[in-house]
Amino acid sequence: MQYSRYFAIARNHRRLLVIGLCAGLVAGIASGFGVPFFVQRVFKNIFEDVETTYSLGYLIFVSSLLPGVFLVRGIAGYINQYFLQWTVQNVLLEVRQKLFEKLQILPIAYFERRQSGDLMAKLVGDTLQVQHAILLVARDAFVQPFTFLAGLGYLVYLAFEQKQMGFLIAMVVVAPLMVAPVSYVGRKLRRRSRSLQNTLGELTDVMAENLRGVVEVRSFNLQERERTRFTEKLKDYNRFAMKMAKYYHMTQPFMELLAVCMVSIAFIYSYQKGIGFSSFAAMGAALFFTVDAIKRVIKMLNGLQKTSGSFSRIETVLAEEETVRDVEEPTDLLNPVGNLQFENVHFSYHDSAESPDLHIDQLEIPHGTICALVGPSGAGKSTFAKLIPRFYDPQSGHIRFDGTDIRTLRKQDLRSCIAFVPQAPVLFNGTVRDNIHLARPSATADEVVDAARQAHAEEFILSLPNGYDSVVGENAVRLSGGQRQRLALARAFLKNAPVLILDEATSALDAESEIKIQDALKKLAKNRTILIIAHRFATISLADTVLLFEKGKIRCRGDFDTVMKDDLFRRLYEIQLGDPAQQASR
Ligand SMILES: Nc1ncnc2c1ncn2[C@@H]1O[C@H](COP(=O)(O)OP(=O)(O)OP(=O)(O)O)[C@@H](O)[C@H]1O
Repeated sequence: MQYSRYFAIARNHRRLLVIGLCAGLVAGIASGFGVPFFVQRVFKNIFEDVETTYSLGYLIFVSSLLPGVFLVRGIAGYINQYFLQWTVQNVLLEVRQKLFEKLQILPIAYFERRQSGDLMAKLVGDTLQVQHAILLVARDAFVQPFTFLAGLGYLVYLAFEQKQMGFLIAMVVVAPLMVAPVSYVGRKLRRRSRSLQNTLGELTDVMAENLRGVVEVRSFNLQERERTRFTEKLKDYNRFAMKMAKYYHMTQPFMELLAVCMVSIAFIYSYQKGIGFSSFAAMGAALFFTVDAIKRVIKMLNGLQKTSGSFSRIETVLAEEETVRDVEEPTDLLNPVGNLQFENVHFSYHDSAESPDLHIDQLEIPHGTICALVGPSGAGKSTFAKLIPRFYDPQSGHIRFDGTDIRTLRKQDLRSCIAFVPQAPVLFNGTVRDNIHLARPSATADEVVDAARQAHAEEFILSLPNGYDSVVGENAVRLSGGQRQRLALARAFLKNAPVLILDEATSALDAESEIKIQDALKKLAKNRTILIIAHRFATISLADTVLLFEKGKIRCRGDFDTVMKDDLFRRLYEIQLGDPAQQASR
């Protein structure tokens, strides 16, 4: 059941829940039983007992009975609301945390299959919907059933007191009448709720994509296309929202009509049975609270149905299988040096029929060497590199780190031994220093500066208004592509991991900076393993080993001179020789 997770968390906040529940019980009894009971007493004394002359003191006492009941009801209701909201906030805090934690451990493939906008909508929009729904539950789930039972209890009491059992029969007949339309509306709401939240996800996707592609939108004059896409999604959203509204608001007038009909029946009944004014007024009050309680419970149930789509969208993320997981008893990685071995590795993206599977029979990349991965676009170089930190797991075969199968290592241990610089590195919102420091929080300020120097980033960092303390904006928009890459390299250098993987990490650098970084890499290679995916032959020529990829396989391997004998490599090389930009970097 999709709500069981919420109940389980709420149980951890038992104390708050019990206080809220007890207060709800008092508020319910005060409303359903207390109010009609005192209405009857007050009215009887004042309007029906005309023989007795009451003192002013007594009248004040009698008249204050009702405000007294409302005072108790108000205080208890307040305590009930406050403590239940406290519980709800705690439950939501945990659900949001769990959702975010799940997103931190889900495999990269999960994010590639989904739009980030939709995930954002789940994280923000759906949890907000769930918050509204649970608050509604907290408000009504306890007080209203108590109010209903207390009201019904009073009607039974009245029926016995007046020796009239007709009330009870009337209530028994009317109750099912209320439930039937409610369950019909509930079904309709549940079905539409998921569509509504999915549309919200799509709408957020369009917005997120538009913001990401702000340059493309302007340079290709896509504003009109974007406007149309956004408006279409907005209209879809509104359509579903209105479908929900159609059913959601249907129950209230129906319930009110039913309540008024019941009061009219009560009029006739009272007149015929000669029921006095005080009893009639008390019965009216009891009926009001019972019907109002049912109305509120129905509204709450419909509210829950309305957000059931959000509940299940959150549940799908929380229940998502963690496919790249740690083994039960992982092996410890002692004194890692970064020897890499591949044995009969086969990997496929499954869902991409066009992409060739990756097959690596036997391969060793020894510690202390630089290995360059080259080949035409789409040959599988990045895929190969991403298998090492277990961004994906191969379908078969073994990848060994210092002789141990990486699947038997703790992912966290393995990844702490690898510094991976992707093609388009992301800088987090914060200072330049923070962005480098996050790679190794224990590093000293001097080490941060050293890493920046190695990445030839210091010069531009010092030219920024606040040097290392300059804030780089979201996605580092205020830095050039080359500057961003240099910061990402500095971050990787600071990590000081035994394995360094650079996936086209220097592609945006000018020739001079690239040559300087090559020198740094040569020095770094002495005590680590470096994998470089590069198209520029100036970078490739650094390598001790070159792996030439073609259609998911290593077509040729060896030092630069060996692979130069391969036609494909020579062809790629000659094309670059004709490119003046590449000549400059050579
Ligand atoms: N996440 C993914 N899901 C499905 N297919 C993918 C995914 N990533 C890459 N591919 C496919 O796998 C193949 C190999 O891609 P990969 O990125 O490893 O190539 P590459 O040699 O690094 O290319 P490039 O030099 O252009 O970066 C390509 O056909 C690509 O379309």
